[in-house]
Amino acid sequence: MFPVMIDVTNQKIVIAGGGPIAFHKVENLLRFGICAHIISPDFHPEIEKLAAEQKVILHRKKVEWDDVKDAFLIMLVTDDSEANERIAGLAKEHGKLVVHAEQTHLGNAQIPAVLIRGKLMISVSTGGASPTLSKEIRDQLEDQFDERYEDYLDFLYDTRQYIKKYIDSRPERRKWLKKAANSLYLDHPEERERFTAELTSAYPAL
Ligand SMILES: C[C@@]1(CC(=O)O)C2=NC(=C\c3[nH]c(c(CCC(=O)O)c3CC(=O)O)Cc3[nH]c(c(CC(=O)O)c3CCC(=O)O)/C=C3\N/C(=C\2)[C@@H](CCC(=O)O)[C@]3(C)CC(=O)O)/[C@H]1CCC(=O)O
Ligand SMILES: NC(=O)c1ccc[n+]([C@@H]2O[C@H](COP(=O)([O-])OP(=O)(O)OC[C@H]3O[C@@H](n4cnc5c(N)ncnc54)[C@H](O)[C@@H]3O)[C@@H](O)[C@H]2O)c1
Repeated sequence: MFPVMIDVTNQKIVIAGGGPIAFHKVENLLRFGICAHIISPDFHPEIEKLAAEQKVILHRKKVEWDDVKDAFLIMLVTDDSEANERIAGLAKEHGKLVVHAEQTHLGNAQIPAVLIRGKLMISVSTGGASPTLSKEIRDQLEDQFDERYEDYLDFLYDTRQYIKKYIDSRPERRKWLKKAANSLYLDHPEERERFTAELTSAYPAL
């Protein structure tokens, strides 16, 4: 498994199956603003509610290859192992990302437990050994990487954009980028202004 962050803006994401696990997957996708298509003969009541709020798109039928062939990512969470296996095989053949929630080796992707603090994202995976442990480790990290990281990451992001725009010399860039990542600016937000003043006086905006 190779971890990678993927921009899924305007990409079609399909979930096959409409049970409690599908609902869990949908809730996770919604955290990222993703409106998924769900294909299933029936749906968990909470999924029906989300559909009424136009947060998911429902297709009341058994999954077929035609329903998923234009998807970017497919999550197979039906209780029909034959359908899960068949669609997973075709999806891999066609170079798609596919999560087989029960027999992971039949898919090529897995969903990690995630902690989000603004631009900071920490993903934990055990490669299917124990999703419970992934969740526990994520929960433990919540205290260490608390809400302060949200503003801190915004500061680092803005600083980085400025440095890339106004400093040409690579060693100088590195010097300032390393300086910005000092935990002083996490613990003492008031120091960020001093840093920015120093940076903009050394390298004024053109
Ligand atoms: C991380 C998380 C992300 C998410 O799904 O959003 C996620 N599972 C979560 C929770 C969770 N899932 C299960 C329990 C019950 C206790 C337990 O089994 O430990 C709990 C705990 C709970 O709910 O408290 C049951 C379970 N999970 C899988 C199977 C099938 C199997 O193993 O055969 C079974 C049924 C086993 C059985 O009963 O037979 C399979 C997968 N689950 C994965 C991800 C992938 C591996 C990731 C990894 O290893 O790190 C993988 C392989 C495929 C996939 O779905 O991508 C999410 C927590 C996120 C959060 O809370 O934020
Ligand atoms: N990854 C995880 O976190 C995790 C956790 C628990 C279970 N699972 C696995 O996920 C699967 C789903 O779990 P669940 O509890 O939601 O099951 P469930 O039995 O409650 O729901 C299955 C859903 O799939 C639908 N379905 C059945 N055949 C279908 C087909 N051919 N096409 C489309 N939809 C079809 C059913 O109508 C139902 O809505 C199971 O295989 C289970 O082993 C995964």
